[in-house]
Amino acid sequence: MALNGCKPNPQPTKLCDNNSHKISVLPRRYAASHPNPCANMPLKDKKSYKPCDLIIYGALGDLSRRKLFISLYRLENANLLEADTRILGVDRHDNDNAVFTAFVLKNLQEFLNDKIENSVWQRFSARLSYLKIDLTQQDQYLQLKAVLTPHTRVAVNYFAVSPVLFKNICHGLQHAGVLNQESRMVMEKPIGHDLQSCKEINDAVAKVFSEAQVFRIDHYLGKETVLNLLALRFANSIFTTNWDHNTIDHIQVTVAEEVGIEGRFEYFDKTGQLRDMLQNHLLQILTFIAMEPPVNLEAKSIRNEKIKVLEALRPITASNADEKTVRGQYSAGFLKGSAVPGYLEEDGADVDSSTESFVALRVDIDNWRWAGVPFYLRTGKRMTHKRTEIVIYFKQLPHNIFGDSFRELPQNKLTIHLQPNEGVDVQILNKVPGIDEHIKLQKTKLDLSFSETFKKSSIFGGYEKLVLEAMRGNPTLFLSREEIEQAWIWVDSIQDAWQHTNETPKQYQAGSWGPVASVALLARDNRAWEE
Ligand SMILES: NC(=O)C1=CN([C@@H]2O[C@H](COP(=O)(O)OP(=O)(O)OC[C@H]3O[C@@H](n4cnc5c(N)ncnc54)[C@H](OP(=O)(O)O)[C@@H]3O)[C@@H](O)[C@H]2O)C=CC1
Ligand SMILES: O=C1O[C@H](COP(=O)(O)O)[C@@H](O)[C@H](O)[C@H]1O
Repeated sequence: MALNGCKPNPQPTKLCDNNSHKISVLPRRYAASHPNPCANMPLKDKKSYKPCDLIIYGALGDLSRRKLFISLYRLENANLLEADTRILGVDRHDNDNAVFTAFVLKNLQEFLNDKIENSVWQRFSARLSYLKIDLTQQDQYLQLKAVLTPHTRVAVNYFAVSPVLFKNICHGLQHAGVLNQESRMVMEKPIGHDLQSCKEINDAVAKVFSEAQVFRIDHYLGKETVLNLLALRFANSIFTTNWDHNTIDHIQVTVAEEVGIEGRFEYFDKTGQLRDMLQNHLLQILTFIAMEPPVNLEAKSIRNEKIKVLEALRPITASNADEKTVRGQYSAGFLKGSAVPGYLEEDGADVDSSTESFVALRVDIDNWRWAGVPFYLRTGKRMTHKRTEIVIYFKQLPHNIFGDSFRELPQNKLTIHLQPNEGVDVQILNKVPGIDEHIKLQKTKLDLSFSETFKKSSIFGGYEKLVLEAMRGNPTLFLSREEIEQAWIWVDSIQDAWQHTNETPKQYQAGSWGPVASVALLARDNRAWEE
């Protein structure tokens, strides 16, 4: 079977950096409209370039529909897909290429916020094709033999299905003989539901793919502002020298979602917000804030520093879970003026469910840099509005010489807005201009909005960056096995503590900032959430 509309292995264009394993800073565009960046490369490097086949298993599923195809189209629109890249959708439903292509278009129309450009769509749709495989049936993978040619094209196998199928896919691909050392696999989070199941999945995958071939994705690591943490922290002496317990009082990370369960009750109810969001996205953000400077931007250096942070997380156990954690579940409420159902009224809901849709934690990191600096993390569904941000609160000054103007000098705050309205701002106190007898102070903001500063009409989401890096073979922004397992060790302890103390979730109204208990979590330490 030939892939729809794709010429077999046309003129190689580039991919100079297949193995450099560094975060790519410059966008590289394909040669159709730009000079070939490899034009002056030694012949041996040109020879090492191979075009890529991206194979998406679960191509009709939610992740593919809402995230993957949108991201791939946006890469196409930005001329960031190689001219010879092909995209093969695999799922278990009857479709031909035309029906699948129409399905992708319909999803773009529904989920892409921008206009679909005809010329871009023509280029993009020419890359698409579809194959029906029941992923539990080994022999059906043999169909891939007619499509994939591992010796001339690199296969990037994206597992956009439930982890229960990962083992099947690995065996199926092996059985079909379509893998070689250059093949890659991209694995979605959460990997398992605890340390044990995560190890089982990793072990099964390791029988077929070496660790270097495995790309464990966490789409938050592709988000512009998360990556900007590296720049902010390690390219600016003003922050580098003020980033520890001497100057920082505490740190808040909020990942508030407006969405509810979105038809994913069966998955979500078995998972909960702690495993769905905190075990991966929030802990990854935390490691980027807390890690020591890596030696360089190589995958190994960054991963090593992140693991050290995860190892230093103080365990939360049954003895302290009560004062350090809050679980919540939303009840019916209002969002943007419309009534929305409670968690237990969602489609397919189990009315007795005690799964949490909100979690807030006080996290302590037992190392030299962060001694005595709490990190407060919270994430929830159906909250007031979508807001993901990091707020770094600097310490109060030891003495106030402006008593008349400000009884208590407010803390300086550095806010990193991850989404929406990506940017960074710093709250500082300024003198109000004037010749009054007394100096008047006012809170002001040094405000850097990415869209205004960099004149970008739209900023890529996490998936664009990461799918591209997976196709380029750069593992820097993907997670190592050790990192994920370490994160599970810490999260399992919280889950065990909740089970042990029979901790039931506190109710919060949809459209609010979470249960009142989460306010108390900070109030206990004389602090308050950034609202
Ligand atoms: N959805 C999201 O926003 C996110 C999802 N993820 C992860 O991505 C992965 C996929 O999630 P999601 O897209 O939500 O899941 P879905 O269930 O929506 O999609 C999975 C797709 O795989 C198909 N499928 C299931 N069994 C087989 C089979 N035996 N053979 C062939 N195809 C099969 C399903 O078909 P059918 O419909 O017939 O079952 C469906 O089209 C999961 O690991 C999830 O944790 C990670 C981050 C976000
Ligand atoms: O991984 C997941 O992330 C989404 C939130 O992603 P965002 O980029 O929109 O912030 C979340 O809704 C979903 O439950 C979870 O599986």
